[in-house]
Amino acid sequence: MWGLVVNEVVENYEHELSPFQLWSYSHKEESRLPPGPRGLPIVGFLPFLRPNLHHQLTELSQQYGPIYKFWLGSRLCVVLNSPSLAKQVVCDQDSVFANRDLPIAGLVATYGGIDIALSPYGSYWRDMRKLFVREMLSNRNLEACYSLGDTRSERLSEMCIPRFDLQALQKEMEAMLKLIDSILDPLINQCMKSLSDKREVEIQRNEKKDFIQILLELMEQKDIGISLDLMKIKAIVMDIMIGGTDTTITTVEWVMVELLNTPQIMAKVQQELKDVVGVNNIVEESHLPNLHYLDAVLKETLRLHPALPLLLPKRPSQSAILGGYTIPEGTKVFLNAYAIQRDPQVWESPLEFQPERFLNSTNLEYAGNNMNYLPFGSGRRICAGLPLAEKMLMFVLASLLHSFDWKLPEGENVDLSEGFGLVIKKNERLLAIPAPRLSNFELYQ
Ligand code: HEM
Repeated sequence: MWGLVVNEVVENYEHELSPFQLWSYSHKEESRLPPGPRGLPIVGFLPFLRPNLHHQLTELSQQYGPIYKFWLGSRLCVVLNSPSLAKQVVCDQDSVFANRDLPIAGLVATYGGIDIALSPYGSYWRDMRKLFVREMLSNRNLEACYSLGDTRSERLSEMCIPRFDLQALQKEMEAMLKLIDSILDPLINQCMKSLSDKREVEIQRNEKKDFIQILLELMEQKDIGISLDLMKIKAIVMDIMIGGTDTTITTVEWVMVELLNTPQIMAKVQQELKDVVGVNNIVEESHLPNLHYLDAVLKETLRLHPALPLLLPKRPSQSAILGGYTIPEGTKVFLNAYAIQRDPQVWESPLEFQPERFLNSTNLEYAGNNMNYLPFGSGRRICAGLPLAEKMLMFVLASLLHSFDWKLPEGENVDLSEGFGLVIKKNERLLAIPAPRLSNFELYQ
């Protein structure tokens, strides 16, 4: 769903404003709206959108400035490209901009928007998010999930979603959801059965559990602040699958590409791993807080390649003022983290891969407090999976880079070109060859 970039932008471009509202904007309010490129009558800027939207929106900011608008039919879109505008949205007026823009595809894929990522700002979203962050991502539950295979999510994330066909989109998403249901339903049934079997034999402590098992157990608890049912469980699982897998896998791939492109940085990372973990050992979670250089490499990768370069579009719940311009209620608002994180006014040598810039900085964390660096967003709707994502990324990267040396196939060059989608993947999948690095082969068992 988050891979449907242009579809998601354009799919509900029609009928957002009534003809009267449209008339009044074009004649009365237009002067108070931000500047922006002109489009064609009726369809607006739609025919000019390019598949790699974040590049196009970044280029347009060079022409129209840090805030600009474009129309998709009667749908008004506004793009924000500077840290100070980001602050106005995610700090100063966070509650007004905490609503999501609901694309049809997203609605279908999340069982009508009852998940965390797309549900409207309000008490339902708050309870679902609290449940996810406090209960599911608690240290106890993360430990219970630790070392569980990822095969369930792989099965789903391997399914690709077709691009850019407005008419057929809803039908395709419904078909896709049927397919997903046909995978999820038996999994859930299997978990329910094994839960009731275990109850008879007494559930053991410290047992490994996956997210579905955790959610099913929560469903039976009365004191969790929300009544959980199977549909809500499936919607949360969809958030984890769609929001959690593509973003994480893509980020690992970008780190590997950047390191293969800069052997001196790869050598520093591996030296740190040798010092902290040792060649007679494998990476454990306790090593992660001491891997400062790897942490800087990951942060620098997410600066240049934020998995969601435009975050998730926002939608003000009432008319607001940004940068002196009027942003009417219901506008689709893009916060362009990609542009901000590559802005030469904000970053020195912004296009160079320099992890050192993160080494001694205390205010460049993922928490969204620094408006120059927003790979996980900021404010109330900041990524709900952030603690899990950070741990997972560090663990996977440390393990890959500690256990193996990596090189490209003979004659191949590093390819840094981007493909398109809401999650920005590499254009070509990375193919790299591992060679064992640890002294003891038994460590690979
Ligand atoms: C590299 C990894 C990841 C990146 C870069 C990332 C980035 C983001 C971003 C930019 C947003 C939107 C924030 C905003 O609109 O301000 C978001 C939302 C979200 N992410 Fe992540 N994410 C990652 C991994 C994960 C994982 C592993 C999970 C779950 C296990 C997850 C679950 C969510 C959810 C549920 C939301 C919606 C939050 C809400 O609307 O309240 N993400 N993520």
